[in-house]
Amino acid sequence: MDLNGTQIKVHDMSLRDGMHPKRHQITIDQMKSISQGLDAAGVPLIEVTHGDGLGGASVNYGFPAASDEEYLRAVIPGLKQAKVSALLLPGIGTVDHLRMAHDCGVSTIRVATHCTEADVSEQHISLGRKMGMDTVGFLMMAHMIPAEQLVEQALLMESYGANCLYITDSAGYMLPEDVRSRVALLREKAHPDTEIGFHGHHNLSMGVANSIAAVEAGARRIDAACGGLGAGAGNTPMEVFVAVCERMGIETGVDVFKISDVAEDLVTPIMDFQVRIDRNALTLGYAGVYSSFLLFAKRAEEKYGIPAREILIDLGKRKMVGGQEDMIEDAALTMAKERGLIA
Ligand SMILES: C[C@H](O)CC(=O)C(=O)O
Ligand SMILES: [Mn+2]
Repeated sequence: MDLNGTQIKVHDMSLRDGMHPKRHQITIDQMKSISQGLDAAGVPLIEVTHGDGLGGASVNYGFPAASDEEYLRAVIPGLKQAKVSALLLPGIGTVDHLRMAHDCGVSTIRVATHCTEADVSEQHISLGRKMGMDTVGFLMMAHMIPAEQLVEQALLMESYGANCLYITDSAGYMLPEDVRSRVALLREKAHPDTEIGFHGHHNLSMGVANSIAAVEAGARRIDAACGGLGAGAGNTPMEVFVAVCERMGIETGVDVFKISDVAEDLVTPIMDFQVRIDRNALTLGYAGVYSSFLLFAKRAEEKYGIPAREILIDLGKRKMVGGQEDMIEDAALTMAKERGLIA
């Protein structure tokens, strides 16, 4: 397909999805320097919050190095052209968080639900729209339901006021055809003015290919993370995606060398471990497991002696989804008892 001249908006995830592998400990100074690097490289939209969105600071999800408000107030004034988005999962983030983010200068709010639960997003989507924000409905774990059902859910979000609808491959499970069929059907059924977006994870090394498939099928907003810093094996690596787009004539407005320098000089050095497709991250993609579960499974491995890979397979079989983080330890404990590792 000839995509020469197609304009898309790339959206950086390293400072939000990248909070997962950082256990939400990215410092204010790191947020400032990385966001300013992304801004100078031409990235138009940058997400900043706790990894689990506004209000994520908790025993269940982990306490961050600074509050959402502190991050947002530190980052936004330092940007010349880039805008800032915030993620919000209803049930974790409240309307007060949304108002706070708006007050800090956040211009895009992304209201995220599990792919079958769009109906819980009405209050936050309608408020975002009422406040004049770019308002996105973000359907997570989108591989778990067929395209027709996913589109029904997305259209609910559109009916609440979302001007952009996201198909989110939280598990990095999808293959290009899975992405193409879902995006194409959504593009056909959504209002022509509604934008379509895609958020990928690189657990099967499909982040770039899947994002290109999404663009071919009509998506015009693509999430990617500089240096690939994101949950699991990371998100679609921004610098690679931008380079591929340039080769294909897809216009992102991002400078390939500048974004590669941000990845190399600012993002990679802050990683606590190399974010890559190791056996555990591969299992996420292979078994269709929520990428944010990776560190929880690794911690449970240390505590109970059950390999993280086996815990992840078990979570996949039980079809566990975001919000059930507290069940991971429970699953590991049960496996350890069954294997006689503990009484
Ligand atoms: C809260 C999750 O990290 C949202 C996300 O990025 C995904 O589902 O993928
Ligand atoms: Mn993600």
